[in-house]
Amino acid sequence: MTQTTQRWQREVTFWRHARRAYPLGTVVGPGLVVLAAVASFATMVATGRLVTAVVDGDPVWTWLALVVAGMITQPVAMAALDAVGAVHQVRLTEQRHRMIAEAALAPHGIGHLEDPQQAGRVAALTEHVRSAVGLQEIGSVWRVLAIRATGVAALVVVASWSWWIALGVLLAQLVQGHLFTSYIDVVNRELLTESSVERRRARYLFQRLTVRDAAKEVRLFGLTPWLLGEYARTWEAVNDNSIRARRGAMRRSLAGAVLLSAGIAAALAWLVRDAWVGAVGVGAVVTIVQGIDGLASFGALGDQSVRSGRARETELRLAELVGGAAGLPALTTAASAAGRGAARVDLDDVTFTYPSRTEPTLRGLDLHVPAGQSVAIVGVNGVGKSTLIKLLCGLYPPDAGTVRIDGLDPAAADDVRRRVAVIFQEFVRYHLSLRDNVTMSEGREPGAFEEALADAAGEDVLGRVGGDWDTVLDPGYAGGTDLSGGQWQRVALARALLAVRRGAGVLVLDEPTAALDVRAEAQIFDRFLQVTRGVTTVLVSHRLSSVRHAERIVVLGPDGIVEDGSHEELLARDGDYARMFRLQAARFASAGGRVQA
Ligand SMILES: Nc1ncnc2c1ncn2[C@@H]1O[C@H](COP(=O)(O)OP(=O)(O)OP(=O)(O)O)[C@@H](O)[C@H]1O
Repeated sequence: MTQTTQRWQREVTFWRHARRAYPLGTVVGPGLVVLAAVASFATMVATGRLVTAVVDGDPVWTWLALVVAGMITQPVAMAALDAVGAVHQVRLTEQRHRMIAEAALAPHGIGHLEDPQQAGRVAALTEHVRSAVGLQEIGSVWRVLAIRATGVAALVVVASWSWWIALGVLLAQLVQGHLFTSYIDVVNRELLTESSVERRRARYLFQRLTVRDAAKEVRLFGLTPWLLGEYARTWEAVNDNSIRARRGAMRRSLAGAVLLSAGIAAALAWLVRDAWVGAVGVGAVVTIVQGIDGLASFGALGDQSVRSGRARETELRLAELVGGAAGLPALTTAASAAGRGAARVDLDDVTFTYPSRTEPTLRGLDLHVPAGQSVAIVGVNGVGKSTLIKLLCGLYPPDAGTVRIDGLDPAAADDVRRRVAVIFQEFVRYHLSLRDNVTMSEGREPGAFEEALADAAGEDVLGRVGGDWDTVLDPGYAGGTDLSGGQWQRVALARALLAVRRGAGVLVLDEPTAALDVRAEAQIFDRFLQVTRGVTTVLVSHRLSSVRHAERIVVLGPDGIVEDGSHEELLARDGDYARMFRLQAARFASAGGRVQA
């Protein structure tokens, strides 16, 4: 694609996005641009006429009134344009965030977020949009248009004296403007694409110094010098690249500026010559000087050009990001397809390889769970238990074989995936109110979230927030508080139990209780089985004593399922499960606990 085509495409994309964000702004804006230009033209012409009238001793009031009217109207129109720009900026920022979220959320799974290029693009655009908050980018676009429109008046004035000088200065300004914009484009493109992966690393390192979740380790292990040093090295390397990329474009822009200054000097010298020989009068000289100066409207406009160039490049990259995501398999929203009540789970001959790996993590796996059964999945570290769960809820599609919830594919339809409620080991602790942490939706079914928290044995959580469901679970907010690890787990449990009330047919606990002691975990799992009776439940844990009350236990090995049966059946079989159970029981007993076989 040629540079011109790309610029044109960028322009079209920008205005399409701008109109969608604030249709009224794109109507009022041009009106104000024209008003500012007319006012500026009137001021310039009337000033010249006023000077002539004074010199000739003619009446001056009409020209004076026009000068004053123009001088008032122009800044008022610009101020109104700024106000439109401010609203437009708010709307555009909101739309930008929505587009980034759209690209990150589509498609259905999470595999695309592990693609370094895509993750880099999302991170770079997010940062770019965040850093534009408070900057009047779109306001600058309107201002640039108004300034350029004012330039038309200047062009008419200069051309009426000498068309070839007007053309010469105009061309020099356009060339300089183009060279400056090209320089800005290099900077923006570089910020938004080329070094985004390194920038992401630099930002990550720096954020470890400021975010709360890393604060304890950073202090205790004395990581500050190392993090700062790594950050500085990465940041400098990123900027070395960008400075190299910018240097050529900057040199060309400077050369353009020198050429332009020479052109303006020559035009002024010619004007002086004309005045000297009496070809132009004093009033005309005043008007023409203003005109030559006004032609700068077509050139580089400093910060205004920087900000409007940045706005255009951002919209183009956003369109590419969303367009790229749209090319990925879309999900259907066949709301009526998924049923209600306990769901059946079927994995048939499933093979799966993570996008960043070459070896499959799961190979030819078969697992069938009838509706309403409670099943525990156990196995050594890294054997693929969590991977199986991620496939079960459609976060990744399998390479081969099928995953079905009540006969439907959770990786293809949103409502099918919602049939699976999962609490992962690394469940999210939202820094929002307790109510939002449990309900996570607009719907506020009366009493449902209170019951869900009670079912999750969360009485002490309510005690911690003094019965106030609106307490923010982050001490960084006024009146906020933090919860213990166990209390957070109960909040997450309540969230999952609420999902069951809302129609989830499979409930999965993927080791969210690993931080608890054996007895507390066993209690939670037992309670979980009690309150979810009739729902298909899947428990994942290393601790075999915690899952022994599940109706069925599946032992996963590197090549698939190695044992499958109830706790008693597996003990009687005296295989891997029985050996692991006896080993864990012996350790627990030697630590002072008591275990039932
Ligand atoms: N996003 C990922 N990209 C690449 N490899 C991954 C990813 N997530 C997990 N793995 C790898 O896949 C394998 C299975 O991981 P998984 O988390 O499913 O095991 P697990 O049985 O749940 O382990 P644990 O008991 O330690 O939680 C491991 O080798 C792990 O390193």
